This record gives sequence, C-alpha cells and structure tokens, in this order.
Amino acid sequence: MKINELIEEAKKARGYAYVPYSKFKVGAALLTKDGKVYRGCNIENAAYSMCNCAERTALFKAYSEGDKEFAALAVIADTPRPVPPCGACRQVISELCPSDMKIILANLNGDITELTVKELLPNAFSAEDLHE
Ligand SMILES: O=c1ccn([C@H]2C[C@H](O)[C@@H](CO)O2)c(=O)[nH]1
Ligand SMILES: [Zn+2]
Repeated sequence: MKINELIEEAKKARGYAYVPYSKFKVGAALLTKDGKVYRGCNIENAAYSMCNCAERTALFKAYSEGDKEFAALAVIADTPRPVPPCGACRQVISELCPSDMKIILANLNGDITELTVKELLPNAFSAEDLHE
C-alpha cells in the first residue's frame, strides 16, 4: 500500500472522531505486515482525562484482534504542520511497534513528515529498563 493511500485511510477515520470538547478531529491508519489496515479516531469524554487519541485507538483495535505485526502508521489532523502525536501515544507506539517502523504524519494541506518510531521517541523507557 502506498503512503498516500494510508493517509486517505487515516482521513476517513478522522471523519468518525468524537470530539465535542476539543472539536479537534484526528484520524490514524495502522498498516499490518500482511496488508490489513486498522483505522482509529480520537474519542473524547466529559471526564477529559478519559479521552483516547486516534493513534492508540488504531493500535488497540489491532492488538485486540490478535494483529501485532505492523508496517506503518499514518496520522492526520487539521494542523499547520503535520500533526505531532502526544507523549502518551509516542510511548505506546514505541512499546507496540518496531523501532524502525515508518510513522507518517500529515495535515489537510498535504504536508507530510515521515520518521521512524525511534525518531518519534528517542531514548524511550522500555521493558529493557525494568529489573536488572
Ligand atoms: O496526535 C494526536 C494529538 C491529539 N489527539 C487528540 C486528543 C484530544 O481528543 C484532541 C485534542 O488534544 O486531539 C489525537 O488523537 N492525536
Ligand atoms: Zn496521543
């Protein structure tokens, strides 16, 4: 699947964002190694801390269906620069995705930034830091 196709999938997911509080719609599309796409949108809550980002929605959907091998993640929002994932999502992405996996950040103007998981969260805390 081409990068622009994955961005289109993320854009479709963005249409389902439930954002009555921020009005800030985000969409994500997670490509598995065998070519399947899991879409995600952000889902907010009146108890603000329960808001779930688009990126984590897509990852948790895939994981809960037994899909764990990922090739790329695209994220899109209506931002001046390609949307930067929040710190919580960077941590979850770095736990569940390969460190050299491609992350594609986009906005509605067609600006695109491509980077890897380890570039998105350098020096991440990980399982290797637990125990001795
Ligand atoms: O990369 C991002 C950044 C923000 N949000 C969501 C969280 C919240 O619902 C809204 C405003 O922060 O956007 C995402 O889904 N992904
Ligand atoms: Zn996030």
